[in-house]
Amino acid sequence: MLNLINVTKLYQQKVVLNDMSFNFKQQRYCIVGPNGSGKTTLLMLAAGIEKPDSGAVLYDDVAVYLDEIKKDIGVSSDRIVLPQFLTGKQLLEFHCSQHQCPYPHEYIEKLNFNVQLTTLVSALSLGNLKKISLLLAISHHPSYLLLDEPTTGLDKQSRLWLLDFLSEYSGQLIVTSHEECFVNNSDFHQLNIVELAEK
Ligand SMILES: Nc1ncnc2c1ncn2[C@@H]1O[C@H](COP(=O)(O)OP(=O)(O)OP(=O)(O)O)[C@@H](O)[C@H]1O
Repeated sequence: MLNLINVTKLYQQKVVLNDMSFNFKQQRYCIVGPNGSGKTTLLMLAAGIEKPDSGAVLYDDVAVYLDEIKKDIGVSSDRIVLPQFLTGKQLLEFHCSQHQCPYPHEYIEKLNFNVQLTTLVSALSLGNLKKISLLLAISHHPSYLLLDEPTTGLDKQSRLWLLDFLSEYSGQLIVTSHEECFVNNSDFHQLNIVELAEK
């Protein structure tokens, strides 16, 4: 499970997270807070994509930067820029070879992404960019799934499938969202809310 210990993160002298300690002991969390409060930043630190200025990011007492942890994390965020010169299919094939996992035919079908597979990432619509980002996060069935605003931009059918999928997900799930279904905990049992304050 994720554990943040005295984590501080600054961008150009501005403190975004200040000496934050939080042990994510439960299976499911939703991080909420006003725009700019640091939700995406927290997720980037949890994924080991960005480094804190001080403090530690651990999973079951192991630092997030170690390969054994990194390969067991799935992350989706609009802040992560995907290679523009590849198609979704090429990205997924590369991802699956790196993680030694099967090609995610079923998830592609459920997210209705088949016809977009041969489109370059640079030419994908925002909703379809979200889909390829989610496919990359879930394909290898990571123990830790970190999703930044996962439903934003998805069409109705894909959104419903994703919510269903996430409500059954067996690994640790940490999402950021402004969506009622997460925030009000209506569709998710035992979804714990972590609230970040306005900066
Ligand atoms: N690379 C960066 N350089 C400078 N400032 C940054 C950078 N990334 C984030 N910030 C700043 O850090 C603060 C927190 O941003 P973050 O994206 O984590 O907030 P958020 O809670 O996810 O916001 P939102 O709800 O709008 O998505 C904001 O003030 C943002 O402008």
